[in-house]
Amino acid sequence: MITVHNIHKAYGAKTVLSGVSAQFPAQRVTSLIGPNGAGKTTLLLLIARLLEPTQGDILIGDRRVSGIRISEYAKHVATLRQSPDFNLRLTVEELVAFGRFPYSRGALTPEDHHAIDEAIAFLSLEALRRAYIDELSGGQRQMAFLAMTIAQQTNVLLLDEPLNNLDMKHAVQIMRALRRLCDEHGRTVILVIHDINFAANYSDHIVALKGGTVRFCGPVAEAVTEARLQELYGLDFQIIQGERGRLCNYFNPSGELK
Ligand SMILES: Nc1ncnc2c1ncn2[C@@H]1O[C@H](COP(=O)(O)OP(=O)(O)OP(=O)(O)O)[C@@H](O)[C@H]1O
Repeated sequence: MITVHNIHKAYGAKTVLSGVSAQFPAQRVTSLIGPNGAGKTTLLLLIARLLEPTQGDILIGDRRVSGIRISEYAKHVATLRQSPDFNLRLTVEELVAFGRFPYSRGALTPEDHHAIDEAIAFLSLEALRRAYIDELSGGQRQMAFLAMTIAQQTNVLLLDEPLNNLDMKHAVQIMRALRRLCDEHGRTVILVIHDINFAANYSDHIVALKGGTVRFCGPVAEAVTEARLQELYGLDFQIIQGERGRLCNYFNPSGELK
């Protein structure tokens, strides 16, 4: 379980998170949702320790993360930032090897090679192993970066908008991979996501932010309601529960924006 308690974050004079408290259950997929500028990425980067809170505590289990050495933290928590941009000319295999840095510090052991092979196999990327990442499609590149994150073999994975720019099939592939990491490997996954239907159908838990505060949180079945989504996004929602999941429909071509 990751707990954020009374978090405040300001960039200079601008407060972007105020009094944020939420729990992210262990071995579950949690989606951080909310409109643009809500503070989702900021909260994710605070949990990743890529930013420092102005005030408040973040705990992993019952340990305050601020008391854990960064080099040790990298063995517990892996972070995939939004649209990672690498200028180095690397193959997929070389990129994935970067995920082993917290362990290998650059000198790969047989155990590191095993973890790299496993991460590549997990996402069925064997055919692209020796391909250069700057020659891949956006979706393939995103999968390669996810493999790097998986190779870090941490209990917690943090991902900022991993579905950005992906077609539906690649988006489904990524979400299925995150589910398997959780269901088969007991990992805790927290992702920032805009697509409410992916959030509602592939995650267990929701934390919804707006204007730097938590508007609601809880298991998907309780959190995702028409009234809550309407308040969060300022759009009229119709939720249809079907055999294959729940569809949150916000399309209303003849209606007006609220
Ligand atoms: N480095 C920064 N300096 C100043 N303000 C920032 C910085 N990073 C983010 N902000 C501001 O903090 C607020 C929250 O940004 P954040 O990126 O956390 O929101 P978000 O919910 O992830 O948004 P989006 O869905 O648009 O990605 C925004 O108003 C943004 O302009």
